[in-house]
Amino acid sequence: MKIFNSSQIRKADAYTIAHEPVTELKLMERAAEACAKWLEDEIPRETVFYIFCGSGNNGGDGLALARLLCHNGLSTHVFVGESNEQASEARSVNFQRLAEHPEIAVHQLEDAVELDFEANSVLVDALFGTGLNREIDGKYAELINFLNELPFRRISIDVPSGLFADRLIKENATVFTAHDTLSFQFWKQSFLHPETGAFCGNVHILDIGLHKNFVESEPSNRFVTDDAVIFQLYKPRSPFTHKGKLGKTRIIAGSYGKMGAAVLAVKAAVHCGSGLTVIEAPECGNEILQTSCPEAMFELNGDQYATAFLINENESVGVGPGLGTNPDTAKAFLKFLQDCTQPMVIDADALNIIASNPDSLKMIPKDSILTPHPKEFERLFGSTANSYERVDLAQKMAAELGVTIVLKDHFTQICLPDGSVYYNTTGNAGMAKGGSGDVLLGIITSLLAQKYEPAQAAIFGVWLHGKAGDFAMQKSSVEAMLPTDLISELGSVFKCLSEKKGQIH
Ligand SMILES: NC(=O)C1=CN([C@@H]2O[C@H](COP(=O)(O)OP(=O)(O)OC[C@H]3O[C@@H](n4cnc5c(N)ncnc54)[C@H](OP(=O)(O)O)[C@@H]3O)[C@@H](O)[C@H]2O)[C@@H](O)CC1
Ligand SMILES: [K+]
Repeated sequence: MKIFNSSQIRKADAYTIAHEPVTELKLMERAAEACAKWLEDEIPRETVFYIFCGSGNNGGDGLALARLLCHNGLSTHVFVGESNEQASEARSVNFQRLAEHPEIAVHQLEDAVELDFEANSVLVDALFGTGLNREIDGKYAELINFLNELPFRRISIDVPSGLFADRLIKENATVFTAHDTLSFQFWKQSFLHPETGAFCGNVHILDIGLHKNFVESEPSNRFVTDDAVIFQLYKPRSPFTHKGKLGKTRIIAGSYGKMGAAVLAVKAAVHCGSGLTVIEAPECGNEILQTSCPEAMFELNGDQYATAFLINENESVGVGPGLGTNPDTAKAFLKFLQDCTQPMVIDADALNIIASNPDSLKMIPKDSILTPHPKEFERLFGSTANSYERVDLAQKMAAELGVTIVLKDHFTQICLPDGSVYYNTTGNAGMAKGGSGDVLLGIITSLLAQKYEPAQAAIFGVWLHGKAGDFAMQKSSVEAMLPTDLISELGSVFKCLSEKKGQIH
């Protein structure tokens, strides 16, 4: 799914109105119907809805929603400001149509502070959407601050009021803090970055039928990895295949005291479908690795830490977890980096060694995949003021170096050599635990061995990793789930994928 900025969203709106064609009023009705359906499906019927409507079309959506909810027998209050007369025609019509339902209580926005809210209230924010053009202050800020303190579920229509769709907000800016955001048609960039996404709660993208021609032809180099992308990428296994056709994965990982990282990476590679898997590690890991993952072959690269790296043709290499940064390991790794021509997956200590030897950045084989967390990214490419600047820098460096950079985050960003960025939306806070990154390296390297193109392996691998994490969380909790649980759930994720793919084709 493409990510559009505010002005592109406005263009999508106008294009749909002109070319479907459909009136602005009808499009607003579709948006309100989508919200009403979601609310009726998800929120208990005995709820009392308090809908706060601004002076633009976001407010118009709120007014139409109030009418639809009331029409379906739900108890509804509406709050409006004084500037109703300046509104768009669609919003004005929806304001007038409130009269069809005299049972809707209409209040002034400033009266909210005096009101006795019912115990079973839900607050709906239709104050500002993609048309927000400055920070919120004055009476709107007072209202939003008041609503944020009330002990009720808060739901935003399209965008939490106070957030811009496509840029950062000032620290301490006033924003409606939603538990859920019902947004139209597209993810907005601000939902996907920690500084702004934290205001959105759970994001639900509602299809309001914006024109396909516009969506297809309007350029964007930012995407969200959605199910359509994944179904296209996933290659089901042929029944006539054999292990020789499913690639050879080499995981180079582990040192004394950090052999767990190697275990996790190699197990993940095996569980992700690699035909043959080799773990290259120092002697101290031999017994641990052969016992914990008998499916993988062991090859030696040192005693307590790696001192020499083996180069083999026709293998996909994932290097870094638990490797350590001993000077002998660093020297051997830099030589390996120079001699290798095949794309590889690089993580953890291997990234730290590169960061300490900045000249080595240009030795990274083209199409390799780097998987830094924010601190590793900073060591490699320098510090940035915020996550928006970080993704811009990652996008630039990926294109410059001809590599894929997987910038680990709540919504991990996969920056491809062609300058595009894919945001991943699977995964959860339970994965913020030592070992998760080792699992990711194993998954991506395994996909690379199975002849997924590097960019595909990165996009699909990050999605799989997050999805397995979501399955693990359902069985456990964000606190207790382990990276090991995530490996165990890879099977269920593939099962779902192959069943769904089978239904489509
Ligand atoms: N995209 C689509 O396809 C569809 C979009 N739809 C909906 O339309 C929404 C976009 O509507 P929109 O463009 O009318 O803008 P919106 O967010 O309501 O606010 C603009 C108003 O707010 C004001 N204002 C701005 N900042 C302010 C501030 N800080 N403090 C105070 N005032 C401020 C500004 O007035 P100004 O003072 O700048 O003249 C203006 O009056 C979109 O989010 C979605 O909900 C659906 O109906 C159908 C399909
Ligand atoms: K809103």
